[in-house]
Amino acid sequence: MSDAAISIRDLQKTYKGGKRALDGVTLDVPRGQIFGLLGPNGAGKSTLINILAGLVNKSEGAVSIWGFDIDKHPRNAKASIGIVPQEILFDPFFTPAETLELQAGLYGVPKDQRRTMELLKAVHLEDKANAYSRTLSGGMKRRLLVAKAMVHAPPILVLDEPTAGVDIELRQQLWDYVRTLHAQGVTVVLTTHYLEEAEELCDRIAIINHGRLIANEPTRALVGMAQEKVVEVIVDKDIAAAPDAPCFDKIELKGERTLSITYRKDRVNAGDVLAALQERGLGIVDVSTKEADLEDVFLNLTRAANANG
Ligand SMILES: Nc1ncnc2c1ncn2[C@@H]1O[C@H](COP(=O)(O)OP(=O)(O)OP(=O)(O)O)[C@@H](O)[C@H]1O
Repeated sequence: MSDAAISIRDLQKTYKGGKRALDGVTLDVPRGQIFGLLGPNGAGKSTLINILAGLVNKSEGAVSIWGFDIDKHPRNAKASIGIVPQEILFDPFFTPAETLELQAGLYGVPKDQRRTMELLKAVHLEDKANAYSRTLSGGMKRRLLVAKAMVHAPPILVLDEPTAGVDIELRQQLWDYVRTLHAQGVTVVLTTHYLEEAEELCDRIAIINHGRLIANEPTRALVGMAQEKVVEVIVDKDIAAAPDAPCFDKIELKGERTLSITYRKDRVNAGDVLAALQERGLGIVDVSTKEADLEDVFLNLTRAANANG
C-alpha cells in the first residue's frame, strides 16, 4: 500500500450500540519517527490503537502495518508491531523474566534469540527479574509492559498513554529508553495527554477529536500554527492602568511596572509592541517573550473543530 510504517485509510469504527469512535481517519506514520497521537478524552485514540493491536475490529477502511494489510496478512502485521496497552494486566504469579519468556513463546521467538535479560536491563528491572510481578510498583509494571512489547523485536512500538500515573523520574527513564529504541531505528507511536512531552519527543503530531483527524503536522509546524505570542515587559515607571494600542490583542497589568501583552505574530512583531509602549511615554527596562506552546495549538484546534462540527 505504501512504505509508511503505518498506513491508515478512511478508518471508521462504530461500536455496538451506535457510538462512532472513528469517523474516517486517514493517516500515515512515517518510518523511523516518533509520532504523537493526541486528543481529548474519548477522542478515539485507544480505539485506533486497539485496531492496530488486533483487539478491536474496524467497521470500514484499510490499515497496513509495515506494509502488511491487517485483513490480508494479519500475522505479519501483528509481528511488526509491539503495543504497550493503557491498562496494566499481568499474571501476578509470574516473575518479570517469566513474563517475557512467555510472551516470546507466544510470538514464536526461538529460545536462542530471546533477549529477556537484555530487555529487563534496558528498562532497569534486571534486579527484579525473579521477583513476583505483583510485588512491582506501578512504574515498574509499566516498564515491564514496554519490555514485553519488544520481545519479538518489532520495527514499530506503540505506547498508549504510557506515563499515566508514572512519576517524573520513571517517566524520564521511560523516555530515555524510547529514545534509545528510536535511535536504533524503531518507529514509535505514542498517545499522551502531556502536550509538553509530545512537543519534546515527537517528530510529528496528529490530533484527533471526536473520531476525526484535525491536525497532522511536523511538531515545529504545529507549534508555529499558534499565532498568539505573549511579551512581558518591565517599564521604567509605575503605571496605574494598562495603556492601549491597536497592535495589542490583550494587555494586563501584572505588577506596578510589569505588563503582559498578547499580540498576533502574523500581524505585528515584538518591535511594534515595544514602540507602541515608548510612544506612550514608557521606557523599556526588560523584555521576555513566550512562544505559544502545543497546549495553545491544541486548544485552538479542538475549539475550532468543535465549533465547525
Ligand atoms: N467497547 C466500547 N463500546 C462502546 N463505546 C466505546 C467502547 N470503547 C470506547 N467507546 C467509546 O468510543 C469513544 C472513543 O473512545 P476511546 O477510548 O477510543 O477514546 P480515547 O481517545 O482513547 O480516550 P481516553 O484518552 O479517555 O482513553 C468514546 O466515546 C468511548 O466512550
